[in-house]
Amino acid sequence: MSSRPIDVAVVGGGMGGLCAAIGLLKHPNLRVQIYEAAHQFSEIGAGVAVGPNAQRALKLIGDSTEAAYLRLATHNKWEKHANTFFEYRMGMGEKEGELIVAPKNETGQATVHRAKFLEEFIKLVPKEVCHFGKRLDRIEELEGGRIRLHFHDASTAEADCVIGADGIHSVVRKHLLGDDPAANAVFTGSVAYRGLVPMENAVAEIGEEFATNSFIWCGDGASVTTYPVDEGKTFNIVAINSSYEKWEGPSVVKADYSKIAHEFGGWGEHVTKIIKLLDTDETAAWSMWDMPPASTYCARTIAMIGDAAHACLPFQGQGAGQSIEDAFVIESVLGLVEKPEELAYAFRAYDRIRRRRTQEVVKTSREMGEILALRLPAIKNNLDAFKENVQWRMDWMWHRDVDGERREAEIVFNRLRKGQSID
Ligand SMILES: Cc1cc2nc3c(=O)[nH]c(=O)nc-3n(C[C@H](O)[C@H](O)[C@H](O)COP(=O)(O)OP(=O)(O)OC[C@H]3O[C@@H](n4cnc5c(N)ncnc54)[C@H](O)[C@@H]3O)c2cc1C
Repeated sequence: MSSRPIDVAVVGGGMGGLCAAIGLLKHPNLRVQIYEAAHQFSEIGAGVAVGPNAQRALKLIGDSTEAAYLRLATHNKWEKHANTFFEYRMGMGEKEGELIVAPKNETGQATVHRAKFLEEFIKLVPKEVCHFGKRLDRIEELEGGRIRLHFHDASTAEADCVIGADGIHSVVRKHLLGDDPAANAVFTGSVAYRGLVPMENAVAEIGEEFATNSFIWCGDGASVTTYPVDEGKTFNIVAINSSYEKWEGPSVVKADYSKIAHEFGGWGEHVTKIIKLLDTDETAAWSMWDMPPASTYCARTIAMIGDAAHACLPFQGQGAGQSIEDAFVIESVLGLVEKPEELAYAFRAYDRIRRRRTQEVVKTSREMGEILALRLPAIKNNLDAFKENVQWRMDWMWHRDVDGERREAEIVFNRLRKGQSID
């Protein structure tokens, strides 16, 4: 055992970074610091769906992270929708309103208000380990193995290892991948219009069943997702147009309602009513990017997790969930490290176990966008094929044994530590 704790720097305090830090704090062999670019930890007010796989990972990280989720989880209101994730329905054309599929799982839909969720995590991290206004500019690998982080405010910090949880424009990823084109996220052709509406307005417009339970409306080249958040006080809308060829300028901008109304002009009555609810000053347009597959998530004593490693489209509700799964596996395996020389083994074990699954999620999330937009060549308007496909792909996502992944990572780590092959 090392005579001093091992210093772990977590760069980025979003859901992935904070969950990793909370997990790392459990291990007496580790000393954690979080470096966040913003002046405080923050998230937007929108909702985020937390699948059963992410719920299990939150429980495994600790009772406190599970309790945070349980305090905030909002479910479908009506008994008949209790175990349903979303009802997928046709949003336009002759089959408008037709139910395509309603995949179910043990908890049904579970959403949380992002900003409130993050607030709960912040309470679990001591203030003295959080450093704000620390935008990482570059990483220097020092002789002897320590890492020096250089921040935009000209300050520096040192650590034995770094976990990059710095999101879609990750500096840590660029350090790890260098000139590889996979170092940068790519525009996916989808733009999401996101809005939050007081629940009473939504009920008045579309009725209680559609406002207080989760639905996805599918149509030519686009989809519209709605669900309740914030204990049912708010109606969350994500209308995604998947027909953009390019995107220029800032990745998130204030939305122009006339443009949204034009883009969703040919949809049926129900979706038209939802789109009308986006006619507020608060609606934002988010260009949607994802990460090409990286050849590795780590090198030596530097690793990346969450969106930095594998940002994906939101069509399967899995980006944050995958960040939380990563956080659990990486904190668990780092908990086994006894001396700085073993850090690289822990990161290789994390990479070995997590890379394949998360890259598959990126790929299938793109496919799911195509399915919802009725464009996946093998499915298009064949609603039976749509149903069958969505059913199994969500089961694959939800039923992953993340504690099994932790055990596998520990096996890989122990083999590397003993000098044994993992190939
Ligand atoms: C429209 C939409 C809907 C979505 N819906 C869902 C859903 O329902 N379910 C789901 O699971 N996922 C969903 N996602 C995906 C989810 O939001 C992300 O996958 C998740 O937030 C990623 O968390 P993260 O911690 O990895 O990254 P982020 O949340 O991006 O956090 C990165 C943090 O790093 C900080 N940072 C960035 N650069 C630096 C730097 N250089 N130095 C220091 N700090 C830095 C940032 O300020 C930020 O705090 C959705 C995404 C979108 C766009």
